[in-house]
Amino acid sequence: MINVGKPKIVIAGPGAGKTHGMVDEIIQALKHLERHRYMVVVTYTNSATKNIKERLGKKIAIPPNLFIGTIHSFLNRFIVIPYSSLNNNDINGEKLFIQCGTDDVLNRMFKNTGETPDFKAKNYIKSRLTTSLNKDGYITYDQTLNLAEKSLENKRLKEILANRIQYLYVDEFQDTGNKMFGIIESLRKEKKTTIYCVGDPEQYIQSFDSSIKNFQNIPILRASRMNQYETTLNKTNRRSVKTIVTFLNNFSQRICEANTFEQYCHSEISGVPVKFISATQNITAMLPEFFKRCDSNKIPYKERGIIAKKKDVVKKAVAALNGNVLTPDKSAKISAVSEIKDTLLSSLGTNQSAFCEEQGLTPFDLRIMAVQIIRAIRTEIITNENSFASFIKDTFDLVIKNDLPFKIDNLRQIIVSNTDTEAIMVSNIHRFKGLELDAVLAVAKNEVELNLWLESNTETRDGHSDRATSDYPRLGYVAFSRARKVLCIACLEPISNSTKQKLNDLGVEIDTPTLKFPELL
Ligand SMILES: Nc1ncnc2c1ncn2[C@@H]1O[C@H](COP(=O)(O)OP(=O)(O)OP(=O)(O)O)[C@@H](O)[C@H]1O
Repeated sequence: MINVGKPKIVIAGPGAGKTHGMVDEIIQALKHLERHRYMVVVTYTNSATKNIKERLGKKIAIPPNLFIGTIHSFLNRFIVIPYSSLNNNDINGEKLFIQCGTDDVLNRMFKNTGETPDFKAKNYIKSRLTTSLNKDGYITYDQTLNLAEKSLENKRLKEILANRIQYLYVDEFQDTGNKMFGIIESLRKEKKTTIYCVGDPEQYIQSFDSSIKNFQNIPILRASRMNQYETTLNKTNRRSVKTIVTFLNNFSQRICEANTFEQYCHSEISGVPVKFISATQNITAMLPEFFKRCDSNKIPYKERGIIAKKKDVVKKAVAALNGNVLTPDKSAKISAVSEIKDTLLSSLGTNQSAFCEEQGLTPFDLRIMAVQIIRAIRTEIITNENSFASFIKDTFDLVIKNDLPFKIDNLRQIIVSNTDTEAIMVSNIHRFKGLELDAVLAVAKNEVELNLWLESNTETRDGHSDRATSDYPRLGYVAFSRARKVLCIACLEPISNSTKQKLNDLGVEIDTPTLKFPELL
């Protein structure tokens, strides 16, 4: 049997070329990919999937046995759909994925009753609800990992999976949780899959859960301490200009084998200083200063972006730009029809084969229905769940079962495209991971959030374990490190002198507001 060697882990800071290097590795390995086996490339977001497909697509024709997708789509396709019902009578043979978590279904159940069950009761109901949804073939988003993990308790299935997957590449490995790491470990132990993972612990932006209570236990750090993995460290930043790399190095003081994670800047360009925009009233007030800096650095609109953690800040940015925005995965249109089709079927409480048989339709008819729904969302005939229901009734004479919630907004994100030349990118930090732009404006919602972003002491960063905000110190780092040439930071709340001092200490330039009547904005 061929010895696949130890799995490789490349640990490197932002812009080091981890994804770039992984794409090169993939291209080399494709020459050896056997026709009956798969190469799997796992990413963490749809935007990262799109990014890798684009990078690869520029260099090669993507073969049919190269799968590139999010962790959920990988697990669904390779484990949950084919195998999860085999040794588990609780799972229906025919499965339908729905775009929500079990909690969403639960909240919907209690929304109208006014009841608020306690934690214990809620967990009990949740487990019964999960069982009954699974029995009907509905797999909620949060069930994928559990079902995949359970399936792989079966030794034979582990062998089948390892035989099927010749290569496994994992991008953003720092965000791999314990369950996915368990699956990678299963494949490693079978010794039939070549495994290659890249990541940056400093960009770990999942909140700690009950299985990961402390930063040192995140799988990327555990794996890098294991002899069974071959770990390499890369310390170059090929993305950003000197001022930005110097700023980022304030947050890269982690010690690793008598070394820090501080980066060398590959670029010869020194760049303009990182700037704090003092306007706090709203995002509209921040834009002139940001755009001025972009204009003087000749940065085109499509290379400008506003990034924030909080949903409401992202919404404010969209409003400030009159909706004239780009989103990281807007061109993930390829899957829009199937996403809408799945939503339609789950809202009707059925699956494709039963629906087609009942209605005397073909799967192609179903696709046409999905396209009609897409048009209605685009033209804003469908704007919420109610107008979705009326549209389905009026157009197809079908009645939706309203017990499974879904978000029209999510569907709209997938299908709406914007081609305006002055549109700029607006995104939350999670969706922008792994991507880059010439100019970034990172907006904190308040001073507390800003201070967590600016925390430079590694121990304090790691020790910040408040459940809701444990990832905040690293979120700032992810946002800041997306910028190639211009980085601006702002906060929607006035900041105190001590925060100003902190910005000063980090080498950030603070502007004096240039607007005469900012309150009129
Ligand atoms: N060997 C290389 N030659 C030329 N350009 C490179 C090379 N490696 C990386 N780059 C460029 O540097 C930039 C950063 O690379 P990449 O996105 O792969 O970094 P990364 O380590 O994955 O970053 P992050 O962790 O922030 O997502 C990209 O624009 C990429 O094209």
